[in-house]
Amino acid sequence: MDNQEWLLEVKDLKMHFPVKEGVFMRTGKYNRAVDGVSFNIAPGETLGLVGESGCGKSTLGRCITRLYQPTDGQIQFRGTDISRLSRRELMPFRKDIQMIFQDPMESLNSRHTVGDILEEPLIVQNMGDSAWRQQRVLALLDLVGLPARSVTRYPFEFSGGQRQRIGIARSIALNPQLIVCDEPVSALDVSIQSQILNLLIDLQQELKLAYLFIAHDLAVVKHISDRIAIMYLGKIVESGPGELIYREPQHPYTQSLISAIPVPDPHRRAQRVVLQGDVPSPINPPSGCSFHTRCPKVTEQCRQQAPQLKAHGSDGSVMVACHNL
Ligand SMILES: Nc1ncnc2c1ncn2[C@@H]1O[C@H](COP(=O)(O)OP(=O)(O)OP(=O)(O)O)[C@@H](O)[C@H]1O
Repeated sequence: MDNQEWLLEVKDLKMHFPVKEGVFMRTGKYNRAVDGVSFNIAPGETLGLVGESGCGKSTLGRCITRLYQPTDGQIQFRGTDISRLSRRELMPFRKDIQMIFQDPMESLNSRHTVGDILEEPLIVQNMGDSAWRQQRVLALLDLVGLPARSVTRYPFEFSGGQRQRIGIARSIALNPQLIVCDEPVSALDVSIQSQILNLLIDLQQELKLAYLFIAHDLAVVKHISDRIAIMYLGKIVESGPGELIYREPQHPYTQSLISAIPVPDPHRRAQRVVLQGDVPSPINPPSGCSFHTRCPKVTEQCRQQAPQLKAHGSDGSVMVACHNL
C-alpha cells in the first residue's frame, strides 16, 4: 500500500492529559488517553474506530480535528503535518476536516435558527455574499432531507434524528474531505439509527467524503466501514478490512467484541468470549500488553512485553498486536 495516496496519515499519535492531584493541584501523573496510535485513511474511505467507553476514541477524533493539541506524533493531512499548526495556520485546513458529534443538541447553538447555524461556517470562511449563502443553506437542508422551512426554526423544535441531520448539514457546509463522526447514532432510537447511517453513506458517495467513524459497538460500524480499527486503552490492537475482522477476528479483545454481537446462530453464541474484570485506568495502564489483565490467553511474555502491530490474516491485510498469534 506504499504507493497509495492517503488523505490522512496518523503516526504514533499521543494525547496525555495531565492529572492534577493534592491540595496544590500538582501534575504528577498523566492520563494516557491516546498512547501511540497510527493509521491511514484514503480519500472517500471509511475507517470504523471501535472500542469500549474510555479507550480514547473521542480524544483521538478531537486531536485529528485539532480541537486538541496532541502531546506527540504526527497528523499528516494531504501530506502536511497539522499536529502542531497554530490557529491561523490551521484555517485553510478547518474547512476540509469536520466533525459530527454524538449529541447534536449540545453541539448546536440552541439560541440560533437552523439558517444561522448553517450559514455560520460559510461566513467564517468568507464564502459568497448573503444571497449565495441563503441558497447554499437551502441546498444543504435538501441534501440532508430537511424541508426548506427549517431555516427559521430552532434546534429544540426538531426530533433527535432531525437534529443530527442539522449537525450533518453543518459538517458538509464547507465541502470537507474528511469528517470525524463521533458516535453520531449512539444517542438515537434504533429505528432512526439506520436512516442516519444511510444518509451518511449516500452523502459519502455524492460528495466523495472520507469518514473516521467512531463507535463503541461493532455492529454499528459493520455496514458503513471499509476498514475497522479496534482500540483498547489508548492503543489500536487490531485493524484491517471490515469483512475480515468480522469473519476472522484475531485479537482476543476483538473476538470478545464480535462474540458480544447478538446473532440468531446458537453455534456462534456458544463461542462467546467473556472478559474478566474492568478496563484498567489509562492513568496506570498495565505493564506489557495493556490487555493482559483481561485476556483469556495471557502468558508471562504478555505481562512483561508490549506487543507491536504485525501483519496477519490470510492475505496479511490485518494488523494485530498480540504475542499469541
Ligand atoms: N479533556 C480531558 N481532560 C482530561 N482527561 C480527559 C479529557 N477527555 C478525555 N479524558 C480522559 O481520557 C480517557 C479517554 O476518554 P475518551 O472520551 O477519549 O474515551 P472514549 O473511548 O471516547 O469514551 P466514551 O465513548 O465514553 O466517550 C478517559 O480516561 C477520559 O477520562
